[in-house]
Amino acid sequence: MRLDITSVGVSFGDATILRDASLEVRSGDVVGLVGPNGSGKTTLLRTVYRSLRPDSGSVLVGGDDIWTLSTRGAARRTAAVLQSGHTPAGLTVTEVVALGRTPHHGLLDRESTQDRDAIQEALKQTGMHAHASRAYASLSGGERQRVLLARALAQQPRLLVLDEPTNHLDIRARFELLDLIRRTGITTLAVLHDLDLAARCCDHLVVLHSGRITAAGPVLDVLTSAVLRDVFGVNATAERHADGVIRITYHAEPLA
Ligand SMILES: Nc1ncnc2c1ncn2[C@@H]1O[C@H](COP(=O)(O)OP(=O)(O)OP(=O)(O)O)[C@@H](O)[C@H]1O
Repeated sequence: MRLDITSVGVSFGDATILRDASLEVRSGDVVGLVGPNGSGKTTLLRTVYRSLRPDSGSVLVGGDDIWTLSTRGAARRTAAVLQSGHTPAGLTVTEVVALGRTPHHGLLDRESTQDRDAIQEALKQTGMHAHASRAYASLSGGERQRVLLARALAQQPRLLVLDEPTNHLDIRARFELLDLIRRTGITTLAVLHDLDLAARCCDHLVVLHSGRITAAGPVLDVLTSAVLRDVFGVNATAERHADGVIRITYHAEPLA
């Protein structure tokens, strides 16, 4: 399901955080949202999972303005994986993943076979099956991140929005997580700080700089030396190597 953000503007008091931000994520694509600290990435993401209503502009998921959908209808389409730590205490891994089923049934409904199947499938996909009965609070940061992804997958969304999903993950786990997300085939918009990871794993990148989208498109069109210098402040070059992987080389004087 595609995502269309058109001319979104957000201000907090006198401070304009996002100006006229537009981007599209085509159905099935994985798009990385990158930019320096404070550029507005999390704020833009919040407008997509309905945590924040923009002052202007529109956000369409599958062609429908998200604010015309019911809360439950919107939650059936879009799942968000945010930084870990916002999960109710005292739950097991399975119970946390089961929270992802909430948009699919009434508050008092019993868990259906479909719910149980979705939970088991999400636990398997994320490799957390063996930890199903562990206390969520006892997990490592990386394991928690995978459980939060499992909760989002159990929601069976058509759009995934992820805010720095690879925080806490070691290098192999980072690649595995993005690879797993790609394999789900779900349309994804992910805030990523790791430019190398973003360059390897995303179909397109979108660059936010001081609340404006300054570049968007295929990775090598976006990560030019000028963008790396002017937006990220580093002296670097992005190139596709013989093995097909795009890598960023930081030069002897890395700071531009
Ligand atoms: N609720 C709020 N009230 C006031 N200012 C806010 C609020 N939320 C965010 N901001 C400000 O908006 C700007 C953009 O914040 P945002 O979290 O969207 O940036 P970001 O690109 O995700 O940053 P980072 O990479 O550091 O996580 C920051 O200056 C932040 O302080």
